[in-house]
Amino acid sequence: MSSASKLVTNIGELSTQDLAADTPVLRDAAVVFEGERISWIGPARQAPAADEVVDAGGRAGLPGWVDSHTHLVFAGDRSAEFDARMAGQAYEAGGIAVTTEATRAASDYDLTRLLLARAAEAAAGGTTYLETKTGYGLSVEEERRHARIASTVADTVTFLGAHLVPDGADADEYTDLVCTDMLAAVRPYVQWADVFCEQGAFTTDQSRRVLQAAREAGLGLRVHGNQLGPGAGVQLAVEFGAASVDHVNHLSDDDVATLADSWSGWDDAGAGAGAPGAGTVATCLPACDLSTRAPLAPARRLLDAGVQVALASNCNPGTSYTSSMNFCVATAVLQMGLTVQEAVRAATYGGALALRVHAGEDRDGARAVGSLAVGHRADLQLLNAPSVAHLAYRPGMPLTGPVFRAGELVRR
Ligand SMILES: N=CN[C@@H](CCC(=O)O)C(=O)O
Ligand SMILES: [Zn+2]
Repeated sequence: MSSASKLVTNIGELSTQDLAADTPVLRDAAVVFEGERISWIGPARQAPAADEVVDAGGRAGLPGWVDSHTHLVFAGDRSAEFDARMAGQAYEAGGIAVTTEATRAASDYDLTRLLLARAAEAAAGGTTYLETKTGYGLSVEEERRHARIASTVADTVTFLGAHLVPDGADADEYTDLVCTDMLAAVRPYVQWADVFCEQGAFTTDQSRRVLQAAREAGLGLRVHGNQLGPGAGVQLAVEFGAASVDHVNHLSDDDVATLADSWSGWDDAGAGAGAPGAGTVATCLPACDLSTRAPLAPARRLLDAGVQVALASNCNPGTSYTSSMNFCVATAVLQMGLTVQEAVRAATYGGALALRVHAGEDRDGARAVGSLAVGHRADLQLLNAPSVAHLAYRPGMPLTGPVFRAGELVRR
């Protein structure tokens, strides 16, 4: 890792997502990296000298995407299931078993290769901080293997042994296994635990047991909730102080109010390291909603109620086989009623908040991501466009330009 300084200058529009800054969007701006950190941000004409100068050519700049919800450890193909869905069949959690079978059959070498290829695709799309989950192993040894492989590639890993009750297993006995031996086996490799609290997956009581055990093991919590229908996911997530509840397609007024309450007293602009009061982020997954023909998550309603929202790709073979955050941002703007800045914010700072890496030192001692401020990790993407509005104004176009991760150029 180089410790040399790098000046990225002539940035036409810099969307910092730093709400503590006087001017979160700067014109004719520059950013200086010292090694893997940002050391200066301001008007280009005032920029200090640096060892290396990069001319952004008037392009727009913004934080790298923080993709806070993916399932990238898998093998096999489910395009036939997708085809059937587009012909009218409903999505069911049982499809997970198809991927579990294929993934169990894949060697470490093949799984790692597949995961690396998917992480590279995400990076090429501007993602600079990547979460991924287990959940296609569903046995102690397989979940451990998937967690270990995931930990060699992703920035942070979530244990999702409670994704589906494997064929032939008793649901309560399997839940006990998740809470004991499986949790212990994955513990060295993961920072988070998750549960699919949904009809056809895990009941409220089973979900509660998983969250309780994971909390006792010192893991951060998140929940797959309210995806296929109304349910207890949101309420459980807030009750357990989960960092996020993901999907959130079917929300009652009470669910929205509970999420909003979890953020009361939160000061966006003053949310430094360890700032108290962070609530449960509602993570919306637009690509998944489209790919399952589900009602779009009510991102506008959530923001209006005062809930912090993240946008993530949910890249997985069943419900959302894309890691394109550009696509998610465009969909959130064009179909979910968000402004461009709200959508960009949800895909950067919102994701960081959902992973609790939005400020200061994170759980593993790394620096903040998801917004551009002095001291934060130097994760900057440039668009082949003069403003971030082009992400929705020119949907589907190849707008991702040079991408820096921890100060290093990872895409030209
Ligand atoms: N909802 C649960 N899990 C995944 C889908 C898993 C699959 O169908 O393979 C999701 O987030 O959409
Ligand atoms: Zn998911």
